[in-house]
Amino acid sequence: MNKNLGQNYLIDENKRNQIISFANVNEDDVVLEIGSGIGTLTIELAKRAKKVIAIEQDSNICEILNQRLKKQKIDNVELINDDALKIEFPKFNKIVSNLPYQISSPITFKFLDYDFDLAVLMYQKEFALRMNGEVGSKNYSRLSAMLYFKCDVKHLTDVSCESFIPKPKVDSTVIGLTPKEITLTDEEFETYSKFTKALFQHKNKKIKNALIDSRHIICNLDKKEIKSRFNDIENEKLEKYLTKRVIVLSPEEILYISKELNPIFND
Ligand SMILES: C[S@@+](CC[C@H](N)C(=O)[O-])C[C@H]1O[C@@H](n2cnc3c(N)ncnc32)[C@H](O)[C@@H]1O
Repeated sequence: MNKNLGQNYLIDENKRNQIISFANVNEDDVVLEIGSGIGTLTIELAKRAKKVIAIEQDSNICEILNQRLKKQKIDNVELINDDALKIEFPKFNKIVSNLPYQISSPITFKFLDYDFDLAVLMYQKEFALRMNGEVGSKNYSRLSAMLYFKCDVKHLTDVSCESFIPKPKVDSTVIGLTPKEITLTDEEFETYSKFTKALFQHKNKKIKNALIDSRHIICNLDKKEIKSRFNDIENEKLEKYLTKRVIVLSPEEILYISKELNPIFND
């Protein structure tokens, strides 16, 4: 077992079946699975889908899965022995995975660069709560704000740590992600991402102070220059937002701020 790879294997058949039924997998689906392990999900997915693309970093585990697939005469699994963060994914339309939790954040953002219909993903419970954090709550985070414009995030079910072997220290949650209609241009989303990153570095501060303290993320101006540009703002709505705390600002309000301030800080 490689402790750094998050190798906790699902042994609860009911939960496994529930995850697969949430994804409603059928013979037209090409399913991407990250961290297939010894195939608990892979084999059941392959019985229902047109094809499964399974990516597993550990070559010893891949060997075990290959043997199991051969023994069960399953020939619609493309098993890729690699780091899922480093490779280009082949074409797929659904994602079903019990993710390695140490890559939760980068792999979720990587998924968002691809076109897909639905993802059913297991995360550490605390991470899942932050994906769906309500504005103003303690779980409202950069992650929730970033996901807001990209996909609907739905809590599907919780999974106890007892459902895995070896038993992890944390509980898990299965989340459904459905991509949203695109409403922002790539450029608008890039600016929004930059401001979201800067603001959530200081989520309990007022917007103006948070932006001054994280100015290196959005521009190269010094503190004095930033303050003087803030003083020149003649937009009542924007001025009102600037005195609010980051944590109470909705994604739409952050978007508004990013669109208004970007030209002021980057000319
Ligand atoms: C939580 S286990 C899930 C295994 C299996 N799907 C299950 O439900 O029992 C995560 C798996 O991801 C693999 N893994 C860890 N990091 C990875 C990465 N960067 N790319 C691909 N696989 C990875 C681990 O070796 C492990 O087998």
